[in-house]
This record gives sequence, structure tokens and C-alpha cells, in this order.
Amino acid sequence: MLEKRSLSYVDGPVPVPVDDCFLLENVQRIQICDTDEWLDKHKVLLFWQVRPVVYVFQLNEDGPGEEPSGDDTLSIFNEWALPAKEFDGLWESLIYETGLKQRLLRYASSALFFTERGVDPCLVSWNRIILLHGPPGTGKTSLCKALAQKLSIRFKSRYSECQLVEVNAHSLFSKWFSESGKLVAKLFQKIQEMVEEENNLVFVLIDEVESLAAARQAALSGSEPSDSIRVVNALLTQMDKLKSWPNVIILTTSNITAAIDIAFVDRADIKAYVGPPTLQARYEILRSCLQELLRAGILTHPQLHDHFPLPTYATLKEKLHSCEAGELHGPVYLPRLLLEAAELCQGLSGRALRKLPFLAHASITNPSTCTTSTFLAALIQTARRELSESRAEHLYGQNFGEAVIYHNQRQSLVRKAFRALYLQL
Ligand SMILES: Nc1ncnc2c1ncn2[C@@H]1O[C@H](COP(=O)(O)OP(=O)(O)OP(=O)(O)O)[C@@H](O)[C@H]1O
Repeated sequence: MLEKRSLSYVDGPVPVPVDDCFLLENVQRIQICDTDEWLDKHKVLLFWQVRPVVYVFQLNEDGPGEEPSGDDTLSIFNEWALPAKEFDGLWESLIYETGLKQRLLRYASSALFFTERGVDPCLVSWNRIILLHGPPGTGKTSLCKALAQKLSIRFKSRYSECQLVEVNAHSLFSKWFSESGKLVAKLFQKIQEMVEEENNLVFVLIDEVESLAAARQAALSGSEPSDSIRVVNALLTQMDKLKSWPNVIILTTSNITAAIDIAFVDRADIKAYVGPPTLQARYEILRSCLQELLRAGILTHPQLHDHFPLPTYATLKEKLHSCEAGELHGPVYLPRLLLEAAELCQGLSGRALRKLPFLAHASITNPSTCTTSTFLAALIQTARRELSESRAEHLYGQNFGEAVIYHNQRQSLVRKAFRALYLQL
């Protein structure tokens, strides 16, 4: 079907052919993805340059399951059977310029491949631990979930079952002194049970890992109670135990790497920095938002919608390069406004960028009659406002941060609660 369809490949959906009854009855969606793996040397990917690999899968719609912690309402972890409906499309929606996604995918694939081939870990060592660190809102947690989803699809033939376990780090701190270490052991006991099933591929996601693996140095200096040392010790021991199981990958994220215990950082095979989006990524994020609003009919622009999708960053750059000065009000007028918005948004996180179109829409007095160019003007205005507010927030945040002196991990709960409250205000 693919070969009959076209001579070249691009990432994106392929309509299910209406003349193929079997596909029409059984297939909900066909999507080409990850062509960028092949695109290093070729600009256009012709069908004879690649050997497409087809993955057929069914999304799980059951939603997350929970494991209660016993003494209070917080659950120790949430668990998803992958591939899950919730994470569908997440991988494609995350835009990074530096080939970060491919790097992570290749790393995880190699880790699973080495294990499958029985490479001796005493000779070649790998821990199957990934640490993503960087400022808030840069998509670290989403990237971990998307990676797990992607690998569950890719390794379906080897692992018939796949689970994502999202650890709720805060639930592991007991109000009872010395109980926290035991809670960590209990959590890993559950994970161990999942891992013992050899057809099960398990991803363990520990968000904000600094709250669990806080530097023991601080404790030794006297400001941390020994219970928090117990948690770090328990975590490291349990992780080392899990290492002998081939079918588990630990994904961790952190906003403050400096606060993580060095022994933990050392165990991570990949320590990838996830920074704020670059200009190209910002343009692509906003472009995908606009395409979605066009698809949903919230924005209408007949020319843009059907025949002239907003160009990619690379195409726009080429167009602008070859454009005469007078032509700038022609077909590149709207993409240029979008580029202006993307340029302006320097410093905003991916999370803030994805919210921007919504805020822009809410700021328009009569949105039902709004054209794409009016919308883009509103987007630029909203970006300006958001930026000035985030600068003010930053200043306030600095003073706020100085005022809060935190001695142990439990304080990180307080910090989080304050931050959430502050963001709501
Ligand atoms: N590079 C990006 N490309 C596209 N979307 C992004 C990007 N970065 C962030 N986002 C958007 O921001 C949302 C929130 O990201 P996420 O919660 O994963 O970030 P985070 O880095 O884990 O944040 P925190 O450290 O505050 O927990 C994502 O679901 C996604 O919609």
C-alpha cells in the first residue's frame, strides 16, 4: 500500500485507502514516523532509500491503576498498561531540535538489545537508568512517558505486556520516623513482582527524583534527619537489585541536578539536559498549535487550511531567503507573523508556549469572527504580556526562594505546595 501510494515519505498520517476493504475494516489510523532517523544525508526520503518497519498495535483504554500507600490518601504509584490511549501522539507533539528524542530512543533500544543478546554486564556495563534534567515545563516527564509508549510499540514482538509505573515520590515519605525506607522497599517489591514475568517490559518513572535521592552530603553536614539518608540508601540498593533484571528501564527527571545524590547521578547511563525550546522548536510548537486550531475549525482560513499548510521552519527560512522584499506581504505574511511570535517567546518553556494560543483566543473580544492574522496579532500581544509577567514572577521567585529554608526532603513537599499555590494566585 505504501509503495503504491507515493514515491517519497514524510512524517504524518496516511489516509486509510478507501479501496482496501480489509484495511478499512480493521485499521483506525496509519502514521509514518521517525523518518528523521534516515534524513541525515537526504533531504527527501524516496521509497527505495528506506525499508519501512510496520508496527501494528492496539491502544489500551483502561486508564491508570493505583497502588495505595496504606496510611493516607496518596497512592505509591500509578500504573498504565502500554501502549496507552493517554500517551497517544505525545512523542510526535514534543519538539526538540537537537536530536534528543532519537538519542534516547537509540539508547533504550541498545540497552534492551544488549540484554536480549546476553551481553555480560561484568564486561560491558549499562544500568538502564535515564536522567532528564532541566528547567520546569520543558517536557521531561512527557518525554519519559512518550519514550515508554514508543518502546512498548517497538518491542511488542519481544515483550507482549508492557507497563509504566509512575512513582509518587512524596507518598514514600512517611510521617513515622524510619518508615520511609520501608515504603521504598515496598514499592520496589511491587516492581520486582512485575519484572519477574519475563514477557513484561516495565518502565519505572520517578519524577523530581531529587526529592527521593537528595544529596546525602547535606545530611552528613547535619541539616538532614537520618530518615532521609535511609530513603536514599534504600533507593540505591533497590535500584542495584533491579539491575539484574533485563526487562526494566528506570526513567527519572529533575529540576535541580545539584541536589541529587552523586551516587544516583553516577548510576544514570544518560544524563540529558532538556532546555527551553530553541527558535526552531518554538516556531514548530506554535505552528502545531495553529494547525490544531485550524483542524478544529476554531480558526478558519480556507487558503491555509486545505491547500497551503503553514510551512515548516526550514521551508519558511528558504522562502524568506529567496523572497523579494515586496513579496513579504504575499503568501509568507502569516508564517512571518508566526515567526515573529516565536522569536518573541525566547525564554518561555514548552508548557507556556502550548498554553499561549488558548490565552490569545481568550483575549480576543469577538473570537467567532477572528481571522488567522488577527489571531496571530493577539498571539504576539499575549506573548509580550506573558513574558513581562514571567520576568516579574522570576524576581518574586528569587526573593521567595531565599525566604524558604529547607532542611530535608519533607520540605520539598512544602516547597511544591507553595509553588502550586503561588502559580494559582
Ligand atoms: N519541547 C516541547 N515541545 C512540545 N511541547 C512541549 C515541549 N516542552 C514542554 N511541552 C509541553 O509542556 C507540557 C508539560 O511538560 P512536562 O510536564 O512534561 O514538563 P516537565 O519538564 O516535566 O516539567 P516539571 O519539571 O515542571 O515537572 C507537555 O505536555 C507539552 O505539552
